[in-house]
Amino acid sequence: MAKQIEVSDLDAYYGSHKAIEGITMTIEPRSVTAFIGPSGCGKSTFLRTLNRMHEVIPGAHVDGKILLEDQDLYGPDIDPVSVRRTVGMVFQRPNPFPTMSIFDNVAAGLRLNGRISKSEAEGIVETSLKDANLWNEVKDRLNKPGAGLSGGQQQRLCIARAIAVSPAVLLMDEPCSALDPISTLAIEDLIAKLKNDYTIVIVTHNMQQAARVSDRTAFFNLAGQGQPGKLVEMDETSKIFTNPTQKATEDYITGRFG
Ligand SMILES: Nc1ncnc2c1ncn2[C@@H]1O[C@H](COP(=O)(O)OP(=O)(O)OP(=O)(O)O)[C@@H](O)[C@H]1O
Repeated sequence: MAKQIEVSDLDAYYGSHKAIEGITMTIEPRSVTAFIGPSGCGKSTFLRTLNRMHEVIPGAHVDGKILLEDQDLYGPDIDPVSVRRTVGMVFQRPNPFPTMSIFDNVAAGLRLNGRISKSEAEGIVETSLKDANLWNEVKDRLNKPGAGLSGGQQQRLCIARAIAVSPAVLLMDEPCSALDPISTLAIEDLIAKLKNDYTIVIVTHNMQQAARVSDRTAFFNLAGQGQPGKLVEMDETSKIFTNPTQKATEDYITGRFG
């Protein structure tokens, strides 16, 4: 079930380097939120703080608060592994387990969650592949390796794997940057469908893509090299792209920098 994310005054560090500073925002459920901004402004770093992947890097840590509905993601009793299950992630390059079958790729997360029966697994794999708009292309070769699929199909397989464990949120870090235009449109169509059930956050360098797929857009910027990235403004996507409040946003979306 989709959940709201409430971020308050969040800083993220790599060792002593502060990569992002003072981020406060609300991410709405059942909608797509896009993060845009120039290279190095901290979009991916911020995305990874939302499912506690940031701290996996040695020396990395976070200050501030993130609530998923009423659950404090950085609270003392919270298991980061269970956070990553509730807040799923899809990466830039499709990363199916290459030697595993298509079926096992989708079932992989389910099995980590505990023992389930074969028929239960079959049901969830089929539903997840259908939801990821991939079922018709793979239903006759579920036992073939995931690596045998095209790049776009592999990315949809990774999305099926992510949704198989019923997350509340799906984080996508430039999910189309390694894909051709047709596969990109297939993923964008899929995002539009999935937003009915999930909270979706997407980092993208492609502003047309942000305009096409997202309901709300957050623009991040940094004052200079070595400075932390900050949220400049966040609003309805149509407003950000037609009538932003901040000059830096306007300069960025009109291609004056970045
Ligand atoms: N693993 C890491 N270790 C140390 N510093 C890092 C690491 N990853 C990112 N950074 C630094 O954090 C800052 C933000 O990087 P991040 O990748 O989050 O930006 P971004 O906006 O996603 O960039 P891009 O659009 O180029 O992907 C940069 O200064 C970067 O060098």
